[in-house]
Amino acid sequence: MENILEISKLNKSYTNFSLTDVSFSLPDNSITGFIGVNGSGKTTTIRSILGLVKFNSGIIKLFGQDINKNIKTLKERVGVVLDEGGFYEEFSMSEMKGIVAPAYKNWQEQDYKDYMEQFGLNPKQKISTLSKGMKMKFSLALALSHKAELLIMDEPTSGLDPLIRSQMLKILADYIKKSGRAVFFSTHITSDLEQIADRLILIDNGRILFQEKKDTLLEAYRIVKGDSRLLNTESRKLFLSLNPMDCSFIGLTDKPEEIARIMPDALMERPTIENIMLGKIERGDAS
Ligand SMILES: Nc1ncnc2c1ncn2[C@@H]1O[C@H](COP(=O)(O)OP(=O)(O)OP(=O)(O)O)[C@@H](O)[C@H]1O
Repeated sequence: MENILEISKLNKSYTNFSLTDVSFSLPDNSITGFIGVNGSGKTTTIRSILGLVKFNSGIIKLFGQDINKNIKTLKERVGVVLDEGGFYEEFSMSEMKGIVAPAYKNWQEQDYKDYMEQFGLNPKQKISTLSKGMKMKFSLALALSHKAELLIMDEPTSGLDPLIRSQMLKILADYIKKSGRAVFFSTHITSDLEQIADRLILIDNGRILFQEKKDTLLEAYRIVKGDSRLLNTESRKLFLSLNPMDCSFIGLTDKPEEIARIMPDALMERPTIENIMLGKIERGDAS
């Protein structure tokens, strides 16, 4: 089956930053978290996919078609939630919707009304008076009301309280179950992904460090706690990151079997996505 999104060897240079040979793909029926620390290149990648940034080289295909050939038609099939919103502050939500809706051939007025009601938003309220969470919900209502097959969101949960974040994650899960084909969202709040993502892509300093199924990743790595005396030149090589303390250490490994063999008394625990992200970034090795 065709990938929903396919990026190969995307390069984009700014004066002090470059995306270097960024390649990844999104399969059908997937929720993918795009993770990386501040300034790692998440927004630049997302804006390239949406044709908002002119990239230097590479190929981006949406639904099997090159975005450089047909961006307008392809974008109709994508729901977009960007960090800055791009709304006219003086407008009411209803007025803003009046501008956005005609841009989509597939606009579904009833879906929009249902989402506004579900999110507890009053269409007459002025955008300038909305809280950050309300603005995000309004963006999402617009993004989900034109039969988008792919939903792309840049940091949708940042700055939102845990209640709104969890409501939002539920909406995304429902969207994939009912009508969507894929969700791609950037975040540095990795705990949100523990619940919802099937796949994870890590970008650091403009390079992709991994793209992998979440469960495969969480199975492959272990947090190791043990006695510092177990550390020597050879055993240190088994860790992606290592934090030695006075008498003990904590480290992240992708070689749990070898650790179990040479350090049978060490304690091994399942890592969090954040542990893996930080371990990989510390080592900085692209896979
Ligand atoms: N228009 C631009 N001109 C010059 N540099 C830019 C421009 N846009 C982004 N950059 C730089 O590119 C780098 C990556 O920025 P980007 O916004 O893609 O990162 P990010 O991973 O989305 O970060 P954050 O999580 O903080 O939003 C940063 O160093 C940023 O300063």
